[in-house]
Amino acid sequence: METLTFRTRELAKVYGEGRSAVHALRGVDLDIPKGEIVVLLGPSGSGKSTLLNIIGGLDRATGGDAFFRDRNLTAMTDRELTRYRRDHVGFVFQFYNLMPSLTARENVELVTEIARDPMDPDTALAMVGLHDRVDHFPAQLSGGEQQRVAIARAVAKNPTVLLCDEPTGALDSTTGRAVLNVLKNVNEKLGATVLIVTHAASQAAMADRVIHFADGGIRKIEINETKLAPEEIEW
Ligand SMILES: Nc1ncnc2c1ncn2[C@@H]1O[C@H](COP(=O)(O)OP(=O)(O)OP(=O)(O)O)[C@@H](O)[C@H]1O
Repeated sequence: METLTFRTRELAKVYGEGRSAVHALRGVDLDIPKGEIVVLLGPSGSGKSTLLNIIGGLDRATGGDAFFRDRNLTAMTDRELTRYRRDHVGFVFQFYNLMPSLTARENVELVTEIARDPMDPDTALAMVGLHDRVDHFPAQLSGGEQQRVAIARAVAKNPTVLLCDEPTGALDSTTGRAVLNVLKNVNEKLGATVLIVTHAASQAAMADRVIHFADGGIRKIEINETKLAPEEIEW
């Protein structure tokens, strides 16, 4: 039975070489079970984004292995990695990366037009509470609303995994909680495995699993027996 979404073994990433080499990941062994919400905490520069980018197929490791289910990402061709990303991965970044000249619906359609098993863009926008803003342009939306469009875009392809890098980094507490609530809904309703990279330690309370990262490696893993709802999180 398939129970792990990601598994890494001795995963390593070195940027550059020689005296300027940066060891961003120093042999990471990590198991991420299917359907969990996982929060990745750690100081700036500890390698969190690097890990997310490798398991999301945006970047390549320089050592070790990273598996998505039983497929080794480190052995894939560029074409296979692109296919993997397109079929399985939704990304949410701190800055929303929306196309300013397109409406909310059109921004979501950019993804649904090329996805294998997409949902209707309006359904995705309704999921994030923006059913009445589908024809608005990014400049007509608040930061939190723009982030929700970005989440709608990421979930509209029905992703297996949702990888979020500082998704609330640019948001105030009320808006940030609303965005976390959307991520929780996506996890519950679509069954997507959700990884959230954050500096905000309090967000660990909503996770099934908390991974503490430091200096390119895992320092500690905590399993939460009880989770807080996003609305209950301190900011
Ligand atoms: N393209 C790159 N070239 C060289 N070094 C890089 C590159 N990308 C990241 N690094 C370095 O790798 C290390 C890990 O970076 P990474 O962005 O993964 O950390 P992080 O934990 O996500 O940090 P932050 O919380 O600040 O985003 C850092 O020392 C960073 O400077």
